[in-house]
Amino acid sequence: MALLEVRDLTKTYPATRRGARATHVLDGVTFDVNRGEFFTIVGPSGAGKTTLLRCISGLLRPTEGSVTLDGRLVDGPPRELAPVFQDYSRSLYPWLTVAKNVALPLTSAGIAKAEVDDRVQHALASVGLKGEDAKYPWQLSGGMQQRVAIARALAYRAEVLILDEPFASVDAQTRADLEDLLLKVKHESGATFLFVTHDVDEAVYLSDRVAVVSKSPSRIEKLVDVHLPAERNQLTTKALPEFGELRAEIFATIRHLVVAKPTAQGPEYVI
Ligand SMILES: Nc1ncnc2c1ncn2[C@@H]1O[C@H](COP(=O)(O)OP(=O)(O)OP(=O)(O)O)[C@@H](O)[C@H]1O
Repeated sequence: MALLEVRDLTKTYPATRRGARATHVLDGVTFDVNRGEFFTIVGPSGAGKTTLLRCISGLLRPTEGSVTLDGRLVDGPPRELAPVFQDYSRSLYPWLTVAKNVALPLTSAGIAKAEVDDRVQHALASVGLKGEDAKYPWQLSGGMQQRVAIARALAYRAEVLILDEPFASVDAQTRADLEDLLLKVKHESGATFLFVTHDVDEAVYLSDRVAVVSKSPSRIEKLVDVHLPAERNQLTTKALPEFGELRAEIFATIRHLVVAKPTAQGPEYVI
């Protein structure tokens, strides 16, 4: 049985004022995520990817359809899921140290102090932040802050990490480092990942499977199996012919879906 089962998920946001129209965002989204899998969703801007993640995380009630986690219906935020968002500055508390930010969900869950300290130190070491525990988030770079958010999910021993464009606000080199960090974390923790990105190379590099969603109201347009060697490397993996083929397949699917903006140099595709 799949760990996460998403069935016929439909979401319509009601009109917020008189005369306005309701927004039909998800239209029967169905897919499974297997235990230990890295599953990525790519699709055009505004397709409803964040809405989909919020429904799966139990933060938003779908209009129709269901999400089950390990056979149990999700009808509120389950303890096994840990969301990591793009905006790290809003997901960390600036008045708490790094260690206290990572510890917060553990202390809230009533875990004993000695175990909390142990898990926090372990999680910080595994994201490369050993010795940074007494700093405050605002004393760290964007990439380091995102590492703290990942450490928090790890310390909590979340079964599924849900990441919504987590690296969209960092520079290219930091992004590559954080991608490799996620692969290491996946290897060491055995956790399951549900990831959203606009970046097709990032999707292929990280994933076991990629789902391409259509424009809103979105459905799953295509599921692509990524049969690349499990051991991945920014240089050698991306140079493999299979990497280029997968990239081209996903781009072709997205291009078919996106609106082409005419420019002097030809159409520019808005993903
Ligand atoms: N709370 C809300 N109320 C009404 N409409 C909403 C709400 N949240 C999102 N929407 C609308 O739903 C649509 C999908 O938004 P969503 O943020 O889920 O898409 P997305 O694929 O994550 O976008 P992007 O890739 O640009 O981040 C958009 O048209 C958005 O305006």
